[in-house]
Amino acid sequence: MAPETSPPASSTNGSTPSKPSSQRSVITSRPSPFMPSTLEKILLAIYPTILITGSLFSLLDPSARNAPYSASTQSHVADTAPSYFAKKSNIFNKLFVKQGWAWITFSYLFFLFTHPSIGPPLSVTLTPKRIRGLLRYSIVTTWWIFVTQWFFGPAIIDRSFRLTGGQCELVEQADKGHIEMDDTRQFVTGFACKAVGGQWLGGHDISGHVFLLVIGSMFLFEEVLHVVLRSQRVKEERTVYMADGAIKSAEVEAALDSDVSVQRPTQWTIGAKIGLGVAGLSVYMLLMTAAYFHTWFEKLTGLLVALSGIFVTYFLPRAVPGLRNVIGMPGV
Ligand SMILES: CCCCCCCCCCCCCCCC(=O)SCCNC(=O)CCNC(=O)[C@H](O)C(C)(C)COP(=O)(O)O
Ligand SMILES: Nc1ncnc2c1ncn2[C@@H]1O[C@H](COP(=O)(O)O)[C@@H](OP(=O)(O)O)[C@H]1O
Repeated sequence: MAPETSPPASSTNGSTPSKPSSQRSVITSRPSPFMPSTLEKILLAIYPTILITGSLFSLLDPSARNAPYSASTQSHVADTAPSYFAKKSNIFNKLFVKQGWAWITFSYLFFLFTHPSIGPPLSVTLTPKRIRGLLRYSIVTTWWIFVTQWFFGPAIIDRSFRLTGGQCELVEQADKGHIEMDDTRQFVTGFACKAVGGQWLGGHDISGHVFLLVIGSMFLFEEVLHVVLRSQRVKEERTVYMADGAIKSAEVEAALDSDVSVQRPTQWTIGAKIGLGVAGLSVYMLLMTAAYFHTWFEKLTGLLVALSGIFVTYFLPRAVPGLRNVIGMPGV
């Protein structure tokens, strides 16, 4: 890798260097803190690959290509759907994705409160690592709420749909009083529209499924894989900006934090396996969404909105020591 020197602190994290740059003790040849580790590069490459593979499959597979597709519902007609997974009523959609955040939440909390390198297993003791894990969970959860459930009114997905010209197909009937709908929510949420049997037509419909499945699985991969690999002493590649602007390995901060002793033989706990299982099923369902639902652009925006939440939670803290002090990094 080409040698790289630390940039001035003021140009990177806004803080004032504690020493003049000529006296800085560490001039490193480390990658930028914004650079994903090898593990993260693989994970980040998986998502666009899945979306492209699924979209290509829908174009090339004869049964998918020939099955009637409804552009308004962005799905195949149920009776002639080319596969079980092309039906909205499939059991994995109903019980897993539609309750997706509950699965992410329970699997993460179980992992957080059973993994021995984070705190005493099966005890509710709030160690610093657990508190930081809960804070990261809260940030990602807040983003999920804002994007899919509520954003000071309608969720971001609904707002963006309306802003790009979309509306409920039943808007005229409601105006004439033929349909009853809550005034404050009238036609501003996809949920309100679908609740009275309408379709949400016209604008750009960011894929909620792609968003949820990407942010949920990436959250679990970041939390579980980093903790497990680090506690098995796999070499750490993540780098961070220190307060004086120097770039160091995340190892330095892990070395300072010795609140819980590492118990190496038990790192692949049942909690870690469940977390990775939920993440793996999410990735599989993402492939199904990519193959049978939505336009490629709606899938792309779902991906980008999800990754923006991941960036703030897992990459920004590496460059901003103040934020890192509060929410930490998985495994550190
Ligand atoms: C200022 C805000 C402060 C917020 C504070 C931080 C939050 C801390 C934690 C709050 C508790 C949240 C607990 C969450 C527990 C649950 O998960 S219960 C809800 C379960 N429901 C779901 O999982 C629904 C998932 N579904 C969806 O998001 C959408 O249905 C969809 C899949 C994205 C798409 O929907 P469509 O209708 O198909 O378009
Ligand atoms: N993998 C999948 N399996 C089944 N249905 C899916 C799916 N991915 C998306 N859908 C359905 O496609 C529609 C658009 O999804 P989204 O906008 O969340 O990406 C939703 O329909 P409904 O809202 O009628 O349930 C959703 O249930």
